[in-house]
Amino acid sequence: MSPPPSHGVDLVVRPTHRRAGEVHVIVGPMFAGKTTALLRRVMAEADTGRSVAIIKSSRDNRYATDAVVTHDGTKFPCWPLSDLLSFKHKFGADAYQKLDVIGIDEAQFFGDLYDFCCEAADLDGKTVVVAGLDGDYLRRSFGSVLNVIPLADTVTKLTARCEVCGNRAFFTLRKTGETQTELIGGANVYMPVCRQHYTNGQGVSVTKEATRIAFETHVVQNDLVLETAAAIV
Ligand SMILES: Nc1ncnc2c1ncn2[C@@H]1O[C@H](COP(=O)(O)OP(=O)(O)O)[C@@H](O)[C@H]1O
Ligand SMILES: Cc1cn([C@H]2C[C@H](O)[C@@H](COP(=O)(O)O)O2)c(=O)[nH]c1=O
Repeated sequence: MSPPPSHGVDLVVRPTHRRAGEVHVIVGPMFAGKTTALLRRVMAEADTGRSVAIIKSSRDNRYATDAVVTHDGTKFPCWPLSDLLSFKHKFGADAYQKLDVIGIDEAQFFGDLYDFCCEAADLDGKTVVVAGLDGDYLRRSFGSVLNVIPLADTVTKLTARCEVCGNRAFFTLRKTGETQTELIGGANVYMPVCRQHYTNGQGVSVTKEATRIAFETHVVQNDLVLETAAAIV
């Protein structure tokens, strides 16, 4: 029997894969063990004979450029990339076809996370394990991490220990006054905190910010007063 006419639609024939794809998402604040969980998951897949690769954002060069490294020093070689959709080409089409599992660390830094997960899991039959921050230091949605939840088979939110009181920490507090969303750093810049100490900690920053604004306004006002006074004299 001949295949049905395509009516002008290009039919892309993809190789049938042994298994259906999967997407697993691991989120949480910094120091919650996201990278540890990602490595554990990917290594467990490798132990069953599946072929694995890990990608991390090339922006995060804190501990190594070509390895995923946890805060307590466990390492695994990885592909440092600025975007995900170039992975297939860089990895090589043949090697990609044989690949079963793709781990993605620092997922908040990849703008093409959603498209990559769709293609890798839905079309190419890969198991994709995504680890990243769900929220930034202001507890706003970070990058595209939350966008892939509707694509996921499983979602795991991990917690850390609050550095102030030792209770469960859900949030990441920035200890410095920098206000840009992306700021690479570790324990020198960030700490995991519970709700109470996030609110208190933000209170400190908010107070600092209010003081700064008040100070600047005061300086501007003083300058205006001085200028006005100069104009009068
Ligand atoms: N406040 C902290 N400062 C530095 N290291 C920490 C802190 N809290 C926990 N850790 C260590 O970090 C490990 C988790 O590291 P990692 O898996 O890289 O976390 P994540 O990827 O979520 O940031 C913990 O097992 C612990 O040893
Ligand atoms: C909260 C927050 C974090 N970052 C950066 C800091 C680190 O380089 C990574 C997170 O690493 P981890 O593996 O989860 O420890 O993200 C940022 O740029 N902006 C933020 O608000």
